[in-house]
Amino acid sequence: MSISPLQPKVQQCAAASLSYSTSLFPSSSSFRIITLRPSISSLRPVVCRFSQSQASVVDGRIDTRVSERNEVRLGLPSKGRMASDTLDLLKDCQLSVKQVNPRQYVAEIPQLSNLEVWFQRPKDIVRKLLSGDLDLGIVGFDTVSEYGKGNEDLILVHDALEYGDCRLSFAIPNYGIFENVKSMRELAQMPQWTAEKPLRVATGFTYLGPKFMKENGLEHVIFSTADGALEAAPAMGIADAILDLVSSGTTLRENNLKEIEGGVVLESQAVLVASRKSLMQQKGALDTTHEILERLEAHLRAIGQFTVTANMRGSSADEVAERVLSQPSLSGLQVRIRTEA
Ligand SMILES: Nc1ncnc2c1ncn2[C@@H]1O[C@H](COP(=O)(O)OP(=O)(O)OP(=O)(O)O)[C@@H](O)[C@H]1O
Ligand SMILES: O=P(O)(O)OC[C@H]1O[C@H](OP(=O)(O)OP(=O)(O)O)[C@H](O)[C@@H]1O
Repeated sequence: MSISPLQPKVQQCAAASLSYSTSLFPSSSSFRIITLRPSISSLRPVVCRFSQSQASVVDGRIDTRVSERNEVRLGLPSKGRMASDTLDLLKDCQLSVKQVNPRQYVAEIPQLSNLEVWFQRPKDIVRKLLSGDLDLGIVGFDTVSEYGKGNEDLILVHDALEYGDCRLSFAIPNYGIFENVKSMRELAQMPQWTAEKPLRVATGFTYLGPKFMKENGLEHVIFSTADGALEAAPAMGIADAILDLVSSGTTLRENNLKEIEGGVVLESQAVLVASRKSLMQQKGALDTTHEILERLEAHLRAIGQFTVTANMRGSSADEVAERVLSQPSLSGLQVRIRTEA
C-alpha cells in the first residue's frame, strides 16, 4: 500500500456543478468522498461514479449490536489536545455538550434528542467505531488512519474540521551520517542499512510506519515504539530516525532532527468519522449525521469545506451514497466526490 502525503486537488465538473479530487487516502485504498451541500436546493443529487474504482463484494452481515440500540452514539476525545477544541467546535455549531459531571464519560446534546455522547481516548473512539459500540466520532485523521487500518467500515463524514492540524512525518538527525541526507530517496540509497544492521525507527505509528518505509524502498528497517518524547530516541542511541506528528516543528528542531523530502506520511486535522454499518443500519444515525453536518456546514461555510466520504473498497460505497442521497431529508443536495486521479 502506498501512503502518500494528502494533497487533494479539487477539479470542478462545471456542467453538473460537481467536483472531484484525488483521494485523501493512499492510492491503493479506495475511499470516495461525497460532498453534500444542503444550501443548494436547485441541484439534483448526482453521484459521480468512476469506472476505475476498486469495487468488491458487499459484506451484507448485520452487526446486531448496532441495530439493537435506540440511541445514536457519538465519541468525543476525553482528554488530550483534541478535547477542548472539539467541544469548542460543537459549541460554535450550537451543539452544547452537557456532562452531568466531568468524571462521567457520558453526556448529551440537548439539540440532538436521540444522541448519546461518550468521551473516550481518540484511538479508542476508532476502535469502538469498528466494534459497533460507537456510531460517530471526532478524532484526528492520523488516528483514523493508524487505528482504522484501512477498515472498509470507516467513513469520513467530514474530513476538514479545521483544527488539530499536524502531519505525520519521518525525521532524521541533522548531524553525523545523516548530515547531507535530504530525501527519502537518499536515505534509501545509503549503504548502511542491511538485514544485520537495519535502520532503527522509533514511532507510535506501528501500522502506518512499516507501510510507509516499504513504499519508500527501505527494506531493512526495525521499529521501536514509545508513548511519547520520541524525539529523544536518536540522541539516546535508541533509534536512527523517528516517525511522529509534527505541527510547529519546534520539538524536532530542539532535538536536532530534520524532516526530509518525501517524508510526510500524511497531513492531519480533526475529522468526523462514522461507521458505515451504523449509517446504514442504526436507527436515526443518518438523520443525526445530517443534522450535525448541516451545523458544521453553517459554521465552516466561510472556508467551504463540507464533505462526506464513503469508503469505496466495494460496491457498498455506491449503496451508501445512494442510501444517503435517497433520504428525504437530504434531497436536493449537491454531491462532490473525490477519488483517485
Ligand atoms: N503537535 C501535535 N502533536 C500530537 N498530536 C497533535 C499535534 N497537533 C495536533 N495533533 C492531533 O492531536 C491528536 C493527539 O491528541 P491526544 O494528545 O489527545 O491523543 P494521543 O496523544 O493520541 O492519545 P494518547 O495519549 O491516548 O496516546 C493527534 O492524533 C493529532 O490528530
Ligand atoms: O511540532 P511541534 O509543535 O513541536 O509538536 C510535535 C510534538 O508534539 C507531540 O508531542 P506531545 O506534546 O503530545 O508530547 P509527547 O511527545 O509526550 O507525546 C508530538 O508527539 C511531537 O513530539
